[in-house]
Amino acid sequence: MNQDELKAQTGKESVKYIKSGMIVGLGTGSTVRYMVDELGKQVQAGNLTNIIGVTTSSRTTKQAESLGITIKNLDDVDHIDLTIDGADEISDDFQGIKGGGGALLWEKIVANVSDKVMWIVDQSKLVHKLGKFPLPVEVIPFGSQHVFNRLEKKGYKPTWRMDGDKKFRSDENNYIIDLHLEEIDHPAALADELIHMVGIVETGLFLNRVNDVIVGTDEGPKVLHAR
Ligand SMILES: O=C(CO)[C@H](O)[C@H](O)COP(=O)(O)O
Repeated sequence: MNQDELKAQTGKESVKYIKSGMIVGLGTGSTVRYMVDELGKQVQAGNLTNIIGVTTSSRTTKQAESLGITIKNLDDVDHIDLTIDGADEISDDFQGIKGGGGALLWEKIVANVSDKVMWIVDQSKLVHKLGKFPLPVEVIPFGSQHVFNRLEKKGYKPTWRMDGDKKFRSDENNYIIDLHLEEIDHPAALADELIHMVGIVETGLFLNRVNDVIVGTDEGPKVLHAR
């Protein structure tokens, strides 16, 4: 199976964990697109009722609403039962890098208020150590060149996330800087260092946040329990 078929497999499989009446966090990305498509089908067929979705990006909101899934703002729900999201890398100890799609800030806020978090990935996302995938950090535009320079001085090999010939803007209108680290030896220490740099709003290090992972493999979907 190619990567896209594996993404479709895991996206579809994850909808089996959604039950009628649930408030569901809907992630962002190409794997999540398959999950939202399947959820829309189940809602339209009447197999899943009273589903409320809380989205992690304007892109996912648009897709979900077009499929007839009821969407509420995060602040209009008191909890989220289950969030299903993609990931860019997952290490042996279930730490993750997210934000390849630029939605890391809303994704982390939604994950934080979720009773359960499930990541859906194809097998290529499982790694021994984090860092091959560039680590995104979201920065406020004001003074962001100084944040960039500081990251460069630290040897973190930053690049601006681009959208054509302009800097990419997140749903909060912020910029994203990608750090090309290759290997992250101490994710928690790095996350702590970055989040304390003024101007950085959030990082793509998602540490101790996932409960279950569904991995798309050639032998079918595999479920891994993180905690
Ligand atoms: O974090 C994300 C978006 O900000 C995505 O979940 C992550 O980039 C995985 O995307 P895809 O399923 O397209 O590989």
